[in-house]
Amino acid sequence: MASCLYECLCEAGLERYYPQFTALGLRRPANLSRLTMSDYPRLGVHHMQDRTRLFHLVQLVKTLQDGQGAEEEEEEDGSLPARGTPRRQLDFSTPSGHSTHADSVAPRRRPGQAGVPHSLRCPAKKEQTPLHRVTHSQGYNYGLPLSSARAGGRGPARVAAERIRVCVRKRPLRGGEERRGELDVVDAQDHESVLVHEKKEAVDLSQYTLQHVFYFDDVFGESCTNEDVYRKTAYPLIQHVFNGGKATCFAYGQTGAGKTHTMMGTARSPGLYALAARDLFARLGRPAPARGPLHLCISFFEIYCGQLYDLLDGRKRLFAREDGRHVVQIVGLREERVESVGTLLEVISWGSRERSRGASGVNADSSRSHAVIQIHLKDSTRRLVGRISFIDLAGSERAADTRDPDRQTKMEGAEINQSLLALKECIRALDQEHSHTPFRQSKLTQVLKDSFIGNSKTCMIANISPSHVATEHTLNTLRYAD
Ligand SMILES: Nc1ncnc2c1ncn2[C@@H]1O[C@H](COP(=O)(O)OP(=O)(O)OP(=O)(O)O)[C@@H](O)[C@H]1O
Repeated sequence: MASCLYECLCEAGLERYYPQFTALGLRRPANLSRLTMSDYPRLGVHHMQDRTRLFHLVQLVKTLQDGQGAEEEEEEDGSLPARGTPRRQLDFSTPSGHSTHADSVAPRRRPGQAGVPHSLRCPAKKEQTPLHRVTHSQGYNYGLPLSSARAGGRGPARVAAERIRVCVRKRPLRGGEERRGELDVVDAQDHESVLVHEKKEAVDLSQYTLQHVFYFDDVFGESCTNEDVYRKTAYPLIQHVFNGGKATCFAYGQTGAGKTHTMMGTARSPGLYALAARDLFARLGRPAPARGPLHLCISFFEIYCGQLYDLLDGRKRLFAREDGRHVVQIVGLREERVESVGTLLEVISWGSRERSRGASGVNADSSRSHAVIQIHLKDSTRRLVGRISFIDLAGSERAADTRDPDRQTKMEGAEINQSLLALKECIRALDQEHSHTPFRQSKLTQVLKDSFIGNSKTCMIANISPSHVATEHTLNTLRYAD
C-alpha cells in the first residue's frame, strides 16, 4: 500500500520526498490530509514550486475526502475507494498487467470522446512488467471543477467559439535518436488523448510501468503536418482578429520538442507564422467597405530575466507601462509594416537571428527567453483593429534550473519558473472565467494582459518529444498543459 502514496507523490512531481514521508509515518494518500504547511520543512519540502504542489495535493485529498465521507478514510485495509477519492484521479491500482481502473473512470471522459484503445502498446511494454494507469483529464486541474466552457459538442462552430484551446503535438523520433536505440514511449493515436508509458522502479527494486493518460482539446501525432496543426489552432483565431479581437498562440515544451518546427516550419512545410500570414493577407485582399483599407504591422521582442528587448531594433531595452485606460503599452517598440507573406517571414527571420546572436551575449541560449511576435491589423489611421501574438516560450526544462549552482542560471530558471506559473494561472483564470486575472505576477503575463481579458482567444500548443530519455520532461509538459 505504501506504493500508493509513492504514485500519488509521483503524480504531483514530489516523489523524491517519499522517504521523508514514510519516515514520518505517512504511508497512504489519505494521510496527506493531516499535513499542514508547518510540516513541509520536516518533510524537506522547501522549494516554492514543490510547496505549491504539495499544498494543492493536500487540498485535493481533503476535498475528495470531504465529498466521500470520513468513514471511508478509516477502512481497515487502508485501500481507497474507487470513486470520488484521490484514487479516481490518481489511479493507484494494484499491479495487474492491464488497467481496470482507467475503464472505470468513464464519467470523467470528456463529451464526444472515444475511449483510449486497449491496443495502445509501446515497445517498452513487451517485457510484461506490471502496469499501472494514471488518468489525467482536464477536470484534474488540482481538484478544480471542469470549466463549463469545455462542456458540449466539438464541431467547427464550437472550436470557433472557444476562448481557449489546449493542444498537444508529438514529434517523431529523430534519426539520431533511433540510432541510439531510444524508444518511443508516447502514443497519440486518437485526437484527444495522449498515453505516456513510464518505466519505474518500486522501493523493493521491482520494475513496473506507469501509463499516464492525458486528455486535451486536440492531440497531434507524429504523422500530423504543420497544416493539420494550423487548421485546429491558429486558423480559428484569424477570423477573430478580423472581427476586432485579440488572439494569442503559445508554443510550450522542452528544448528540442518541436516548438520551432511548429511555429517557423521549413521551406517544404511552412509553420504557423507563414500559414497565418498567408490567410491574413488573403483576408486583407477581400473588400471590406465598412472598415476601409487595412494593413499589417509586425513587432518582435524577447523577454529575458524580466526585461524586454526589441529584436527588430538592435535588442534595444524596452519598458512596459500601463496607460490611463489600463492598457499595457510597450514604449518604443518598433513595428514594421509588411506587405506580403515573404516580407513578414523575412522580418521574423531577421528578428530570430538577432535573438540567437544575443544568445551568445546577454543570455546563454535562446531557449532561456520568451520570444513574442505580434502581427497587428491596423486601419488607414493606424488605429489597431485586431492583433494576433505568437509566443515561443522558453524551454520548459529551464524552469528546473532554480537548483543549478550557477547564480545566473539559477536566476534565469527562477524567472522562467515564475513566468510559466503565472501564465498557467492566467490561462486557468481565462478558462474558468474568473473575474480576476493575476497577470501582474510576471513580465510575460503583464505584457500579454490583453490576451487574457476582454475580447480575447488563446491557444496553447504543448510540444512533446516521444523519446523515453525525455519522459520526465514530457510528463512535466503534459501536466503543465493539463
Ligand atoms: N513534427 C515534426 N516533424 C518532423 N521533425 C520535427 C517535428 N518537430 C520537430 N522536428 C525536428 O526536431 C528537431 C527539434 O525541433 P525544434 O528545433 O523545432 O525544437 P524546439 O522545441 O524549437 O527546440 P529549441 O527550443 O532548441 O528551438 C528539429 O530537427 C526539427 O526539425
